[in-house]
Amino acid sequence: MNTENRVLTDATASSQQRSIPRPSRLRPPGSGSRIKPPGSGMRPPGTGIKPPSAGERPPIYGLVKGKPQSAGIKRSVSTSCLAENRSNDSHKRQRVGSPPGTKHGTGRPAPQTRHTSMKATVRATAPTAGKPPSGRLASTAPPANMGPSAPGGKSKRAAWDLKGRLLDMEAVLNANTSRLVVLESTNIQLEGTVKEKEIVSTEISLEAEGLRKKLKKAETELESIQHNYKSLQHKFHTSEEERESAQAQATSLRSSVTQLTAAQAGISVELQATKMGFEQKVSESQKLQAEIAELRKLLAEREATVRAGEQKIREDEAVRRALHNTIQELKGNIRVICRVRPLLPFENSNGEDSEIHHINFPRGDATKLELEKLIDGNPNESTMSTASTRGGGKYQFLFDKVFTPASSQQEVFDEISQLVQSALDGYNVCIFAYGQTGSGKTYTMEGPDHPDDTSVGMIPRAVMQVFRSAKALQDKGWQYDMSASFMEIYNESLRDLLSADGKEQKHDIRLKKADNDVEVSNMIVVNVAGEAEVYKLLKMASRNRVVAATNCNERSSRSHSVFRMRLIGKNSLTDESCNGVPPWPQLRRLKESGSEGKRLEETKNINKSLSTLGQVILALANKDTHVPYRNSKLTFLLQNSLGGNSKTLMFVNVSPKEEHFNETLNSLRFATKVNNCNIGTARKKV
Ligand SMILES: Nc1ncnc2c1ncn2[C@@H]1O[C@H](COP(=O)(O)OP(=O)(O)OP(=O)(O)O)[C@@H](O)[C@H]1O
Repeated sequence: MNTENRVLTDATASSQQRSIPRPSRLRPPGSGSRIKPPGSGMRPPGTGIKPPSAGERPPIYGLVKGKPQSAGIKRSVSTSCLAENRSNDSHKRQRVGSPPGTKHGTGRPAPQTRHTSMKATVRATAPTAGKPPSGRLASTAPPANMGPSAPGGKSKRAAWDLKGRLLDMEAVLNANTSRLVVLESTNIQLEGTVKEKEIVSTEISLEAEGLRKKLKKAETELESIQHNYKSLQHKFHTSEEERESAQAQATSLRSSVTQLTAAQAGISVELQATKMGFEQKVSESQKLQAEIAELRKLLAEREATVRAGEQKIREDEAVRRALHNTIQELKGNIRVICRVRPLLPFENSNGEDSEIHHINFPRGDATKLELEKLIDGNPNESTMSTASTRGGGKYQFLFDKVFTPASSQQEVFDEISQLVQSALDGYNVCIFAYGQTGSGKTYTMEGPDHPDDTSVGMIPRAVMQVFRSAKALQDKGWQYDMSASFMEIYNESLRDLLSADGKEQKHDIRLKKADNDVEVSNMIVVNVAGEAEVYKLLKMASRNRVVAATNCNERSSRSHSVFRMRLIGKNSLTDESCNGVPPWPQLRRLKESGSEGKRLEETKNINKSLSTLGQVILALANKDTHVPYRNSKLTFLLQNSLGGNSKTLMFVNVSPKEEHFNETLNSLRFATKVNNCNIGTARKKV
């Protein structure tokens, strides 16, 4: 901007300043009063003019005080410059904000610019030559009396030129004032601009705030979206995994489906085959059902036939029993079987042959036996070689059956088994063995000490038959209750051989009048359901039996033993019943010679039993009114088995030893006596 323009601008600014009084920002520190704009009159020094800084000369206020500038100059300049000024207003404002040659942003002209500006002002207001400048503008012109130019082109006033110097200072002050005005105007404009900017800024701030809020909202939304995104991503991953899993499953299922399809095809084929098979089976089943119906019809017919057959069997059984009994009757109710035992190994160990010379068994006749007395044991010299009658050298005996030493236990049992059957049919059956000690009674009745199937005796075999027959008879409606007792007659007193503790108890024999049955008090009666149980009882009895050594036999017994087995049968079909009690005693005849003291007493008692038995049998045979049953314990015990209501079998056991000839003869004579007895007809016990 040139000097004129600046002056006009200053004037305009001064007028503006007057109309809008504004506090100056360029007030000297500590002044407190405002600097009046040009045209408003200068104030006295100290009322608003900034004092000169140190080194500067103090201004001479008195010269310009109250003197206004030349109005004419100022006005003309102002008029000519208004248009330009107005047109350049924007440029001015721009230049005021940042004039060329000024330091940017400070608002102050650079030193060089200030200097130039001052020179220009002096040029514009230069007075005519020879005339001192009037007013402030005039005073700015360099006076003629200026000294040599100051460095930089400005001539320095002479020290005495106070006025000139004052004028210079005034010019400077004016320039500064103008500048101040311009600056204040600029300041006002800038403040306006600042205000505008502040408004804009506020608007921008509000906008920014709104935008921030929007941003925040957007951020929140973004966060939410991000969260949603993450969630969706997670869901996506999950879905992806599920999809993969489903895909795997689908693959597996596809494979399963393939397999199942294959299996289904197989099953379909199988099903078809099964269906066909089933249809075939149905057809077969229908055929079978028809057959079953036919078979049922046939079965019904057969059952009727069987029932008729069973009825026939029962009738036949009754006939058989009747016939069997008739046979037994024909054979006699007392039957005698003779058995000669073999020589024992130790009995012929002296080099003798094993033949028995004094006993003959006529060939072809199993009922006869001959006893021959040999002289010194020589078979060729018999004392009774021709005699076959009583009193002769040879004694012939006839029994129901004679068994040789070679006869087996089974052969003997076959002979007595029919009698055992009679016990099942309800008859009292008494089987007893009679003979001298060591003649084989125990062997025949029970078997050896350690029996096997071939050597087992008559009692176990009879028991076996009883149980087997009883089982077979179950089909015909028979049920049997079986019980057993085993007793011993020793020195005319009874002992229970089944007593486990071996305690002696008193036993009395009673005859029950109701059924004429013999009962022994305090005797153990054991119910038996099988053969094994009976064998156990036999062993127990064997242990309890009194065994005493005699000179006749190393295992001689000094007693009679009686085994009783009671069979009570009931037929549920025919309402029949039976009650058989077969006692199987072993009766001993003892040789009295050689026995003494207690042994002699035992022998006498045993033989007394046997002689009483003979008397009883004779009485029965003679049909005596009195039968001496009660003369011995043995006959009393066998009372029911020796009467007309029972079937009796007597074994007469014979020792093969020739030295026992006399005892053998006595036994055979007694047996013959028994065999000749007719003790009446046995009646079935019902
Ligand atoms: N038929 C037989 N076969 C083989 N050995 C027999 C036969 N009979 C008896 N014995 C044997 O003869 C011996 C005497 O027999 P057992 O003991 O049976 O006579 P016992 O008459 O009972 O004598 P006791 O009256 O003294 O008791 C025994 O060793 C026995 O094994």
